[in-house]
Amino acid sequence: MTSSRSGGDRESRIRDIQSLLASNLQFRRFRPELEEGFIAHVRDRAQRLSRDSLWITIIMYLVTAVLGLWQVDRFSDPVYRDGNLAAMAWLLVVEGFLLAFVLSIPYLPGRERFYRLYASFSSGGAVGVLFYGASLFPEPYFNVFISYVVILATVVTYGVAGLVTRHTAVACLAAVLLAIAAIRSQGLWLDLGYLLAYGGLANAIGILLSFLLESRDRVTFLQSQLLALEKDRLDEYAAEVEQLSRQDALTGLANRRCFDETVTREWGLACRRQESIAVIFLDVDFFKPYNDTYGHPAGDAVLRQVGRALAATVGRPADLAARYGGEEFVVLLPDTDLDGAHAIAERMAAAIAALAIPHGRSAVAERITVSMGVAATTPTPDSVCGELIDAADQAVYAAKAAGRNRIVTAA
Ligand SMILES: Nc1nc2c(ncn2[C@@H]2O[C@H](COP(=O)(O)OP(=O)(O)OP(=O)(O)O)[C@@H](O)[C@H]2O)c(=O)[nH]1
Repeated sequence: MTSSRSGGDRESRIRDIQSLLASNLQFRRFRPELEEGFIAHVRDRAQRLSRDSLWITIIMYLVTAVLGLWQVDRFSDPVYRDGNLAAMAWLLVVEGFLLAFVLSIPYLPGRERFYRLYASFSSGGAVGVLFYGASLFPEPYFNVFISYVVILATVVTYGVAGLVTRHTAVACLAAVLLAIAAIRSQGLWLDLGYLLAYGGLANAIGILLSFLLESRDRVTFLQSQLLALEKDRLDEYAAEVEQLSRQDALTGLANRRCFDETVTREWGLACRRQESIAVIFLDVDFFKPYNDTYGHPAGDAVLRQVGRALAATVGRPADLAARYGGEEFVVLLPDTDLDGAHAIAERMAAAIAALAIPHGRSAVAERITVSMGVAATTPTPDSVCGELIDAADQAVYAAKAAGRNRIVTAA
């Protein structure tokens, strides 16, 4: 029940994804459940990137810091040198702090819940602070230089923030506006047109690139989801085929193949533990005349009823009732001695008698009866399970020869 429901759910998800892929609208938002999965996928990739590039990012930051300070020191007009150095130092410290925050996101507690907030704060913060920094230098040359860095950093931020485009855009544009407000409120170097132009350009390029990447990512994400769902479907089919290959189609009991595998395994276990193992063979009496009289479908129904009765009689998890072929059944009873197996055989005979299936052509009763052969042994390393099965089989022949409708125990 559960499996068919989840199977139905999976099939509808497969259809949904296939139609999304065919519709060529992958860059649109998915429906909520899929969108959640996509956002998690983007986040996981960014966090892997952040983890994998931890040391290289720290080294690059330190190299940039040293080069930046050296450049300001070397190329500053002496009049502005101290102010320029102070601005650069401020910028490096604040950006360094934000970078440390970004790199620590994968290790922060509760990051699942607050990831979007963390990532928006650090992405927007990095862009906004740099933007603000581009007005901080007393010497305009450095402000212009930093504004080029802002364009570069903004574009990179759109690529690595680990957010979908719309979230990065909100964070970065809000940060730029806040930075402009801060610049204006402090009366710093400001050409509003220039700031808006390069801030706008940086974000426009970032949004475009991020949008193109996101469209491709959405397709890749859908394909990976489809693959996972199809693999799940194949696994389920394989499990069903495996189950069917071990089941008798008519009675639903284990089939001969399953019995052969199980008896070999249980024989080995019984040998190791030095426990007795028992087998009951069971053959429906006068079944050919039954078929001839009542027809094959009625004969099939009898086999199904007998199978159900046998399955209901054996109780332990390791017991196995199987259809051996035709109108023959076999029951495997691990950790059972001859007396115990005989008692179970009697219960089976009683259960089949209780079915009270009329059989007008039986020479021994007016209902369906069975002949049973019971054998049990404690295996030794040089014995084989075929001997036990043969013994039970011979006992069935003996039961038939002795008049049917009885249980014979192997000597
Ligand atoms: N309806 C039905 N009959 C089957 C099936 N498999 C085997 N049989 C029939 O079972 C009958 C077995 O006949 P026999 O081996 O002579 O055994 P019997 O008539 O029960 O005679 P005894 O075992 O000596 O009592 C044959 O007629 C088979 O066709 C099955 O799946 N369905």
